[in-house]
Amino acid sequence: MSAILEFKGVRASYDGAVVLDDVSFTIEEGSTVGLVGRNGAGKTTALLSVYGVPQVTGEILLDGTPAGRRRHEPAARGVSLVPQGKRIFGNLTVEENILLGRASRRRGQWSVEAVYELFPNLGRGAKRPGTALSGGEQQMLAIARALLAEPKLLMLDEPTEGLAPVVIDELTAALREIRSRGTALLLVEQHIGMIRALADSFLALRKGKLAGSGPVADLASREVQEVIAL
Ligand SMILES: Nc1ncnc2c1ncn2[C@@H]1O[C@H](COP(=O)(O)OP(=O)(O)OP(=O)(O)O)[C@@H](O)[C@H]1O
Repeated sequence: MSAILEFKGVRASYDGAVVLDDVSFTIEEGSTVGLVGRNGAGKTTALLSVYGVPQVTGEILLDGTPAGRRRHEPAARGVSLVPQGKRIFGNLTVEENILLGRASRRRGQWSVEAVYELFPNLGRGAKRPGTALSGGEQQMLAIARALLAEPKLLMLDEPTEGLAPVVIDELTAALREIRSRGTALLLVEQHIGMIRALADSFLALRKGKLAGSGPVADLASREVQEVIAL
């Protein structure tokens, strides 16, 4: 296996305030990793560090070479992000929102038809405005858009936020399908059930430091529970 994403001694700060400190981890091709931690632990910042949004020192490698500082570069190199809050464009249709993902297109398996197969509701609502969809459908739209860039690694920030349990189940099944097609997932989630259902391993952040990692079965240990308890 080879590493798609590697953090080596990463420190991230906003205007001098350090939010991540000496964080190192590796995401291997085809793996699913849950990133957990309390509110404010630095999970979103870890994802945004790949894009150089906070000030970053240390090394971030994509496929073994430095990530660089251009915002479009991760997508062009096989890493896509489904951001918290989804960022759907209400003045564009569902299909136009999806097609935005093609901007950084690499060769691969995800066509508009393929994402409609995965998310049939999006196909049925293709001509509706993006914001006419339910919260769950908007999350699916954000994932569909990210898939069009053909990621080797899909990073998702709190995809279950605000969704009903039945919709979370649907989303979990879709992510399982995406994973089974060889895409690695880095999943930031407060909903530990989803991480247990999908991830091979976890990383736990506490106050900006990596406080634990291991196979997903260890999420139940008391030590880890203390790190991630809300
Ligand atoms: N743009 C920013 N400018 C300054 N500080 C920020 C910025 N974004 C986040 N922070 C701070 O960085 C810290 C980590 O935030 P981050 O959003 O990465 O945490 P998180 O683990 O994702 O939490 P949550 O679950 O609440 O989203 C917090 O103290 C937050 O206030």
